[in-house]
Amino acid sequence: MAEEGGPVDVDGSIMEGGGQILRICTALSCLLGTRVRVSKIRAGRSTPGLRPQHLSGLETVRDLCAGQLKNAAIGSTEIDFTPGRIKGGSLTADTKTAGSVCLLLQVSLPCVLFAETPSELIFKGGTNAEMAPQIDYTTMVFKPIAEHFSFKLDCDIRKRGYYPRGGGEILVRVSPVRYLKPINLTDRGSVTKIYGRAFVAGVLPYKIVKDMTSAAVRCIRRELRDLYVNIQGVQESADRAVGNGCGIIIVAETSTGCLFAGSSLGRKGVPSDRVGAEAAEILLRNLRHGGCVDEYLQDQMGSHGSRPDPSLCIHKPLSTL
Ligand SMILES: Nc1ncnc2c1ncn2[C@@H]1O[C@H](COP(=O)(O)OP(=O)(O)OP(=O)(O)O)[C@@H](O)[C@H]1O
Repeated sequence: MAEEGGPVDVDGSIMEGGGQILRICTALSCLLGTRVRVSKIRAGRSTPGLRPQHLSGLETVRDLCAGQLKNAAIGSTEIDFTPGRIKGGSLTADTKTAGSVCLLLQVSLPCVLFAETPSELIFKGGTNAEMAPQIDYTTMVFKPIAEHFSFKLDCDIRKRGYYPRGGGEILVRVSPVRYLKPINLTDRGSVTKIYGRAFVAGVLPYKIVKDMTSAAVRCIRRELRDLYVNIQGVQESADRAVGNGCGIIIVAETSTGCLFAGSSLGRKGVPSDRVGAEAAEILLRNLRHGGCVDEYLQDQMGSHGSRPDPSLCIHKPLSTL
């Protein structure tokens, strides 16, 4: 609650106690022109306080609206943000780590949509990072669904970057809108297409792509027998990727245009077929619960601050999807 003339106080430890509540309330603060003070930032995480990606996101929003940000440094558990008018324009933000560029986009997008001028944002960091949407999730799932709200999200992947070096870069162009058109996303329909992308970059062998893909396809076939699974295999070219990385994303599209995804990244000590199967299992889990968005899009659309509780999901046999 805000005292007369004081900031709105937000307890950052509620629900998951992660970065999402910070991003959502900073973006809302900017949109509403309301000063906000967030305490107990990321209290639910093993390394509480701001990480590079969160700090860079806050600074981006501050710069987009010429606002004032107090106390923001790596490790800060409390910040105070006073927004100004959202001007938009050109801006570069760099996590200087593998911190996700997609999370920089997540906090800035609501602001630039209501800026005074079109925006051109360059985000640097990890494009395919853990605990965040892979950039391919952003372009293949988030973008098409978000654009139903009647705006265009132009996202150019200039360079890919992975843990631990980062070094990836995306260019995002957004023109402001006067309002967002409401959408109706209540009829899930049936799954009509399954497609995806499996990649390796750097010194990693292309065999990893084949292993991730065949394990993912095997896993999907066990539940969805009649659909062709079209996963594109990619060896990232050296001039378009920094460092070594591998991963996979699999998207399911339904007859009513709903999109769901499962994705996973290669890690040391985890066999490639395990990575492929993980992505497939996440996708299948999200198809089973009967909703119109997956667990990630649910919070990225801002409808909810955390992942859905699986016990609340309606379980349907996949044959009826
Ligand atoms: N596999 C995934 N696919 C798509 N989106 C994802 C995936 N994993 C995480 N996300 C998204 O990344 C965001 C992560 O939010 P979260 O609150 O975990 O914050 P965070 O900034 O990463 O900080 P923290 O370290 O506190 O978790 C959420 O929007 C979530 O939907």
